[in-house]
Amino acid sequence: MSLTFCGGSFQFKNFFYKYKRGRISQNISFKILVNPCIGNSYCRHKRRTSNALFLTSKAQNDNFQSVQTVVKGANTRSPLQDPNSFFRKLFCLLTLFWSGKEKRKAWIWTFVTTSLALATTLYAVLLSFIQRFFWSALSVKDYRRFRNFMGIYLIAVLVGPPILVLFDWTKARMSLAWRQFLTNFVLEKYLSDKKFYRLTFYGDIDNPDQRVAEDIRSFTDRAVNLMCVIFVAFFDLAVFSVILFRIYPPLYWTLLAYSIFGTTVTLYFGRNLSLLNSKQLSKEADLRFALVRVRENAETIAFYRGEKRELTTLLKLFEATVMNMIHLLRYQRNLGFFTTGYRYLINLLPSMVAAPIYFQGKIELGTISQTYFSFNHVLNDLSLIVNEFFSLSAFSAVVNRIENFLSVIEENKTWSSSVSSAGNSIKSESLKISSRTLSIPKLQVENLTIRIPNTSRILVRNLSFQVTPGTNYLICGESGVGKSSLLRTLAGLWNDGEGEISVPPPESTFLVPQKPYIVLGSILENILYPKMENFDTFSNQNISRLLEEVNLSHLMERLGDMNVYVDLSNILSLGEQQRLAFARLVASKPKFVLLDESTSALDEDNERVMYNLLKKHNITFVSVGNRASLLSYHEIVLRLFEDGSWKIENIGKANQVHSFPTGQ
Ligand SMILES: Nc1ncnc2c1ncn2[C@@H]1O[C@H](COP(=O)(O)OP(=O)(O)OP(=O)(O)O)[C@@H](O)[C@H]1O
Repeated sequence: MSLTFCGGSFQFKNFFYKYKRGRISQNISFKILVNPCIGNSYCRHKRRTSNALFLTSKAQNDNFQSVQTVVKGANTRSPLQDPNSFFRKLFCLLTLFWSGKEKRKAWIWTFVTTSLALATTLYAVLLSFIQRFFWSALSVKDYRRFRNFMGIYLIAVLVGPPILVLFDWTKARMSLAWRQFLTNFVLEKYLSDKKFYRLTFYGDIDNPDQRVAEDIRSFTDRAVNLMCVIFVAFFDLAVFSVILFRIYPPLYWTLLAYSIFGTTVTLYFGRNLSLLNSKQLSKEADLRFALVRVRENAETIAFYRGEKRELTTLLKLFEATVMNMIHLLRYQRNLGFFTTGYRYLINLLPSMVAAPIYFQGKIELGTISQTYFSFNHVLNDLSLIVNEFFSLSAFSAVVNRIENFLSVIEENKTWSSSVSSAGNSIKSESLKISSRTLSIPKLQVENLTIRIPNTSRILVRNLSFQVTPGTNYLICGESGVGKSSLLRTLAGLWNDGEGEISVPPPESTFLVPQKPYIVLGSILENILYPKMENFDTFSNQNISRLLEEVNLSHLMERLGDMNVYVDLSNILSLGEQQRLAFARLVASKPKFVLLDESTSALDEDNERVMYNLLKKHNITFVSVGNRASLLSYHEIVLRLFEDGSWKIENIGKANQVHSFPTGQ
């Protein structure tokens, strides 16, 4: 019996982390699908296709009894042992396209492509008959018949290429349409509910970028090709089997035995190829990622003279890629010895079997030619697995990677589900920090405890405070104590822990990190990010005034046009980037702001300008930082300590206090 667990608890997930697949007793093995997204289309497929289902929101301790079970059916195999496991994953991916919102397009392309595939097979059948009669006319020296068939042969040869070219074009277009659909689908999921952040934060999955950009392309290309190959193979097999069987039945039986032997041997010796292909994809992606990091951090690396260290890392990653490739090539070579020999023997087999009846005069030379033709077709169809094995193993690797990616982005649905709409409170059972959206710019924290994910370390214990409009908080404490984590929690980006947070409406809240995100685009796009639709409402004067307010008016003189595309992350200093982030903040007109060491790269004068700007626009802020100069702009200091305790100190009006309160 195979079991699938559905549930969102992180404890539950951690408990089973080591046992994603395993065995409970001789007849019961299990697979964990920590999946709280009941009702979701992708998961519905997964549940429909599992043999049994455990529905749970929370599993207590190590006790299996606490899990409610809904057993859908009994099967004596676990998904890992079940050879259908791959097909189930494939089925889930295929049905996304054929039953998704673009199903009409999908079916039209499928119809056109398979029709053309059929046309190419019919063309091959036609050609086999023309060849047969052509060669027979030659062998009996019948010139008139020869000339007639020569003409027909010529017409057939002229008609064929357009069909074949159209077939190739349709395959490519169908693959592109499918890729378009799947990429949109995956990207929408990936960029919803902050899943992309979560995947990066927890490192749940390797190289999501490669999965979106490369694996989907490879999947759709291979899927369309295989679909056509399999479709044509079935049709081909039926037609040419009849032809071959009618010519000489023993030839057909020999062929059948030969192909069964070839397929069995290939499957046995090639069983590890899919795993090696999958490993190759991740290793290539790791190397590419490391190269991108070198480019992104070029300045720092050059400053530290870290070339040697980077070279060692890159070569190590490349070495891993090469080693796996050597392994893969060795495997392919050994399998190739068999598959190539297997294919070459095909040239001899029909002659060996059919020659005796030809010499007995029972068949013509043209029939022998058609025997070759039909034999090759039938054998190719029956040897589909042998011929396409390398392609199939690469295909199974990408199916696994995409399916795995989709499972992970689907399973994280609760990431932001704890943040409810105005006035309502939702308490997620897996992630206990519940969040409530208020209609006023006020922030309230009650009994908040924050934990480091997957560990028992508590960063903050039972924290309660409230930030009302005009009361600005400064969070301070030693490095690593949890200041940024607290800010992330307030921003809804960190869910591990418990307690209750009431936050202002999202549209009136803003977060400024220490290293601002610089968009690929113009200054204007950077200032208006992420609300690109605000382009019209901001006049050039508004933007110029904003840049002046953050001491960046020189940028306009330097770049000339605020709409010109520039790589600002390379041009601007970190301090300038931080000031640009303040311009973005003011442009979005929030009422409440979270600042994570957002002025760390600024001199005190610029820092004062930024904080005064916030006050001028009546923005309430909670800052993180340890600089004494920050005290002047805040009314209350929240100090965090290593053991999870905390202290709130009212330091009164601005400029009254110039040193941090100490001790507990
Ligand atoms: N994604 C993560 N996974 C595991 N641990 C994490 C993660 N992010 C942060 N931590 C840990 O949580 C602790 C608090 O980190 P945090 O960034 O909140 O500290 P901080 O007080 O802001 O430090 P600093 O002043 O140096 O920026 C650190 O020990 C850090 O290693």
